[in-house]
Amino acid sequence: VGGGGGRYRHWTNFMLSIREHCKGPLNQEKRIRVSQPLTRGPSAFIPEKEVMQANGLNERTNLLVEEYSTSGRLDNITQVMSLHSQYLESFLRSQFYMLRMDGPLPLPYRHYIAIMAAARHQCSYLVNMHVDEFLKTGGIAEWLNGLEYIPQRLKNLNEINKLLAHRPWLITKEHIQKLVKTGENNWSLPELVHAVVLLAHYHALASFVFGSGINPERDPDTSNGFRLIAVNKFCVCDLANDNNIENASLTSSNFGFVDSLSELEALMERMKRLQEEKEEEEASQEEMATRFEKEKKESLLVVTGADTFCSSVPNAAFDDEIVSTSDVSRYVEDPGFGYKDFARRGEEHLPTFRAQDYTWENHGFSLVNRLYSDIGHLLDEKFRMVYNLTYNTMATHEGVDTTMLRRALFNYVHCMFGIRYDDYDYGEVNQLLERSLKVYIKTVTCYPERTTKRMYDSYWRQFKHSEKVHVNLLLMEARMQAELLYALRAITRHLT
Ligand SMILES: CC(C)C[C@H](N)C(=O)O
Repeated sequence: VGGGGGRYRHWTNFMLSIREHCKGPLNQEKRIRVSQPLTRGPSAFIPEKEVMQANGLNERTNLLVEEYSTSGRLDNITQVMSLHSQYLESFLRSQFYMLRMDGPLPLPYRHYIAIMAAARHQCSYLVNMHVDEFLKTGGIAEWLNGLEYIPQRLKNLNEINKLLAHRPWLITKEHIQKLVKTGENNWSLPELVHAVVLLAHYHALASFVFGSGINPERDPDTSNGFRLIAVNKFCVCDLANDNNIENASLTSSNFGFVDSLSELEALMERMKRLQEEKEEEEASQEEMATRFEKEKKESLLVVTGADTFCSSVPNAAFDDEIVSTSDVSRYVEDPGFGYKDFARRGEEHLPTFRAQDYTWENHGFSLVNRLYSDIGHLLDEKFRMVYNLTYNTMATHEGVDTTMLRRALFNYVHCMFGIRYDDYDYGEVNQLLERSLKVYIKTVTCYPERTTKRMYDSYWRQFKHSEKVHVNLLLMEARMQAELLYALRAITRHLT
């Protein structure tokens, strides 16, 4: 069992598990729908033909793959990303640089670090991919047995990997000091920066993989004995599309029960109004600060998959297939550590990071570039690319200035990590991002492994798939930048 083909082999058991789990009737029609799920093609969320149409026209993508792909093939991530080929180029170029070009770390190390990062989100897709690359670049096979088998030096990255992935605001200069000053197992600063860039890149990419429903590769090379089973952790309820599990936060929006068309019109109307208001009067500094704090606090309360989507169950449904195969947990230390569940406990405070005190442009960029030359330029180019990417469309409407909406998406991610831009009015986030979109954003960014097709489908129902992929690009890059900002700030503090 391995690729997508094996996924539904134990069909009867699978259906039984669903039945048991959902405790609801499964009629024939549903059965057919599930047995032909949208799982062929590169994404389980996007019809194959939508991705293929873009690819077919896209010779550029093939050239890019030839030049920058490490595996030498057009993998599913690349296919889905090729819906935005301009961006794809920046992405592949920086990824190629951190994996293949001259740099502080040996090649197999780079892939092992990618594995450790992806494993934090149980992203078997990325883990599998880098297990292959690790071996191909001369990595020691024994390390693939898990974290106990790797050198202490690499093990020392566990802590920063965990914090970066889930609570980057906790990273201090002491963490950095510990890594660079542990005698024989120490990390040089350039090595550490290389590792941090890789970690942040793969955490963020895991968000993209789950957020876009990336499928396992069709013809996985199963020749090495280390391939893990590639089952994305979709909730079986969700796959079955069984509506007996209702989720209030996804079915109602800020606008009440309106059809998706008027949802779109309402959103555009809001954008227009906000634009006009902006020209009229500006909110005071205090008011702006209050709006940020309010949004930050509320983002902590946004309920994600864990509470409404029985996220712990999907594994059980695939138990049959999982027996006798290994899983990604061998690459994870302290698996219980996640994005702070503020909603439940609330005792820990998410501190505010004032972006103007440590910006990517003025601080992060130059530090990273100094310690690991040129990566700063590549990342900078990618951040700019995604931040400015627009087709001036909103679903079927053309010639629309979507700057506000794209800013709101990007800044909301930073807001969830406590990062505040003092010249940005977070009232816009509140106005423009409806509840189901916030649920999606929080899940994809903080708990990507809990993303379901239902969450993906439930927001912006009028929008094109390519636009939802565009959203994922924004979320991914915002997350990566947030992680880098915290890590680089700690490194700067260590240096001064
Ligand atoms: C994410 C989307 C709202 C982006 C929009 N389609 C644009 O071209 O700007």
